Amino acid sequence: LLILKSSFSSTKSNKNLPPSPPKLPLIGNLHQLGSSPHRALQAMAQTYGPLMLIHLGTVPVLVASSVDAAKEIMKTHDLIFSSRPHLNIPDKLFYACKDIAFSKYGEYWRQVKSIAVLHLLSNKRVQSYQHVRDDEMTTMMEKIRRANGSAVNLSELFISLTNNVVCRVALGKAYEGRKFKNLLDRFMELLGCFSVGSYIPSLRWVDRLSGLERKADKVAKEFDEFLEVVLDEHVNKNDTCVESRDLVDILLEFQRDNDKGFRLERDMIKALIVDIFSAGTDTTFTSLEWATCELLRHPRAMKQLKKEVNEIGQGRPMITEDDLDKMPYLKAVFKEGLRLHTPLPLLVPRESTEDIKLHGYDIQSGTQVLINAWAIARDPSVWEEPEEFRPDRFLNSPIDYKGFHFELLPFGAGRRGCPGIQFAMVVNELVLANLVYKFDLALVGEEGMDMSETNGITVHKKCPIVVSATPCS
Ligand code: HEM
Repeated sequence: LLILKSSFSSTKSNKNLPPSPPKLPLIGNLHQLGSSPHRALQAMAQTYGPLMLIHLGTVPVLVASSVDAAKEIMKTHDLIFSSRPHLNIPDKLFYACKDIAFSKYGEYWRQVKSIAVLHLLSNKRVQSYQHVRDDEMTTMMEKIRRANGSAVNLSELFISLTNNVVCRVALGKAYEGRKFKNLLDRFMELLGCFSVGSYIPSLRWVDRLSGLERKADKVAKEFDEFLEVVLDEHVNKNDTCVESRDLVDILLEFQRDNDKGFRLERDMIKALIVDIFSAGTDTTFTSLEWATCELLRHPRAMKQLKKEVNEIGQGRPMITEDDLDKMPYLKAVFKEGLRLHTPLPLLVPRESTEDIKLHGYDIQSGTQVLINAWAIARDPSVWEEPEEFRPDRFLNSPIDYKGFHFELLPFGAGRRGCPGIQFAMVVNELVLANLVYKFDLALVGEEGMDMSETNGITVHKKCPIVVSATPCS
């Protein structure tokens, strides 16, 4: 009883901590997160405010749920909040967090992030893979055309397209076999799993007993064997054509040149490639799927987009990447899709590296931080009719998703912001523009669209989008 009493009573320290919901011994507030943590945290913030301190197991977690709170963390004090917490499963999957997304803030992260920003994902590099996107988009359109008006599973086609684009850009060829797809699925599932040991270190044995750690070791080993073969093939290949270089070639070249005083070890290269897969495929396909789904539910928006693509396409066989910048409504559709269906609703957890005062509250060094970007994007004090899909709201608005407008944060912001925005959005825009340009789509076999979400780090649509597609005359 004494232990319980001390857990429920507020802290005795003279620190001014943010408001906290009552917690249980050992598990803290874990039991309150349910299957949809972003929704549960949004509801809690209505009682405890936009900056609240919860406890996941024994770990203190600061949750930000307003534009101001997010801005304080990701802009004003970005440096102090630029680290990542240590999490057991990513540690196994990303070569002891030698990747970008999960590595702690410091010199190593700075070096690998700058390799990604300047060499792997720069605008110029992304443009150089236009032929890959064109190929995959054309193949997908052809598959839809061949279905000849019968039911087509668009979600499956989107997954396969994004996987192929990422594989070809990163590894030089598509790996379409069931085995590779299954490996990627298991990898993503593990990333979304809750590891007890990460939040209650004394109960790490639960992860061993439940088989979670064994599963993570197995997937990490299988991915490593796959990447070893890929690296060997790249080291031994004779083709030195600059145009056909993929991301593995570029990383190996970087390793060979090594004139910047930073040695890129083999494990680091593998960790960076795993990052591109895990950060790049699921998120990209999810945002394409949700935008398409909302268009299918909103015929007026679909009609307006069709009008725009037809005006730009003018009867040419397809919409090209050069056309995309002339399509404000297409861009507005994606912004609105990302607003309502933020693929990573809580972004990627951060960790503070110094004691700091935030909105008058004392935040201790080592506090984990979650930004509820999903809740901010539906905040009625910021957005008019926030639950409605209304792309027009972006037509005369400067708000963008690149990390400068804290009301719309699907890619995060600041030092830790996503370096893959261009990579993801050009493929998404190209596919959706052509889909709408070439076909009239109608939902198959459903009264209305099922909007249920999956649980996990990325929030997908639970049921696939199945349509019949009639070629436009
Ligand atoms: C629609 C697609 C995507 C979404 C919604 C998305 C979202 C995000 C978010 C929310 C973060 C964390 C930001 C933060 O902590 O402030 C992130 C980080 C990251 N993303 Fe993306 N991403 C997408 C596509 C991509 C692609 C295509 C790639 C690479 C090919 C990529 C690579 C990364 C990497 C490496 C990081 C870690 C950055 C760091 O920790 O410094 N992402 N992304």
